[in-house]
Amino acid sequence: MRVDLGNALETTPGITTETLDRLDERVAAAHDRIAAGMADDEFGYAALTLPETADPDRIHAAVDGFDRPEAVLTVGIGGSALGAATLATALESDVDAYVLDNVDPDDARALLDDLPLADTVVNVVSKSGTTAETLANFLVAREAMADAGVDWTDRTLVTTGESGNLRELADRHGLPSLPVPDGVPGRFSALSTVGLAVAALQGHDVEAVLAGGRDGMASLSGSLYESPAYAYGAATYALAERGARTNAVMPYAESLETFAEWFAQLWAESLGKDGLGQTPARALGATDQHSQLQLYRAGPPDKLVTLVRPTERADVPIPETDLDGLAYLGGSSLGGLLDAEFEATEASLAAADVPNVRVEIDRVDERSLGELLYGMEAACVLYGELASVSTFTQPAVEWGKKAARGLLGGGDFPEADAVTEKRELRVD
Ligand SMILES: O=P(O)(O)OC[C@H]1O[C@H](O)[C@H](O)[C@@H](O)[C@@H]1O
Repeated sequence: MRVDLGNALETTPGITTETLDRLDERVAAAHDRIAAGMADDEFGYAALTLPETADPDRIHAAVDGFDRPEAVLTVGIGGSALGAATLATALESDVDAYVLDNVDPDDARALLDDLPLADTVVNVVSKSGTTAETLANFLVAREAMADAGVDWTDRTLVTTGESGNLRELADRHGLPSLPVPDGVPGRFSALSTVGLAVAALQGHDVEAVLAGGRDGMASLSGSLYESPAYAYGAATYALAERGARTNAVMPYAESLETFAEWFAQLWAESLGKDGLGQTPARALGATDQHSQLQLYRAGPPDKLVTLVRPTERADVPIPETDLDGLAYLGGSSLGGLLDAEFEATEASLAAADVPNVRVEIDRVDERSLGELLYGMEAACVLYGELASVSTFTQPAVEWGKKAARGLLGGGDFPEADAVTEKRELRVD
């Protein structure tokens, strides 16, 4: 992963090389803190050791009992779905991957009706084993399998913590299961059993993903000038401090569209605390050049745009044409056009003084993805240290979870009372 901060210098809001030089001393101290947390396997920091601690053999052993399926359906939400989904969207496989995260009845029904259930592995993932959406969706999926005459115990893989509903279910039915590693918050679990089981089921090279993570790990150092991940974390923090409240993440590759979704959870849930944080916006190049870019370039100067691209990709030539106005396209390629759009957008933002950061990976493959995911997690942890927020907790999310559970009669949660206290100003 390579990071270029040049277009974040002298912009509005903006940073200078002096800003970064001053910040580098704090990066050194933050790195010491992070390294100590990693060495002690402290909650959260333990996620940054996953490239070394994750056990690919265990993942293979859990999935190898399933003959190569036609499809894999992940039933999970947030950190228990987005890592796997990011890899599945990015990497091609003849095993189709689907995610059932939301509890939208139409969507769940349509998905389950379409799936070849007899040839699908249902991969149910919940660290806590209590998330209502996941458990409800799993019960619905299990019934759909039974209705289709499929023995669900033959087709279900469970990934969960040491105890709880799903652990009990796996033990009771002797289901293949994987542990969620200790000390790893869901949104930091992409490089663990949570994110990698689907990749293994799809036939991807799980070891290469972890090797990419190790490349990212090896590049962490006490200076932002030596570590692309820390360069990104430090610059985004400094820009946020100066007013870049939104970080629009814009990959120039369809295959990285879900990466932006994964990034949004990582950034929002980890850094949105104590009145601080940076709102992640999801965009896609070149498509959103024709929509959102207007706002990013000419709207309120409270944004940063992160442009992400692979430097190598398979290409499609653009055929020659005898239309004079289109002659410039002929002989070029879709990839060439996409790269030109990337650089044009970067320049257009810079010309309007809008800070933007370029993040490049070599290509969309297992190793580069492992490095990208690791790099963004390390960037996020560094940002959290610099901002002094509690990066690995999510009390605001938990609040809503409790309120919903109370409403459904799943326990006595005072948070549910707030629902009856809702203010109204109706216009019918
Ligand atoms: O894995 P689970 O325990 O089911 O949790 C799934 C998700 O639930 C919550 O909303 C948390 O805030 C997320 O960080 C987590 O990824």
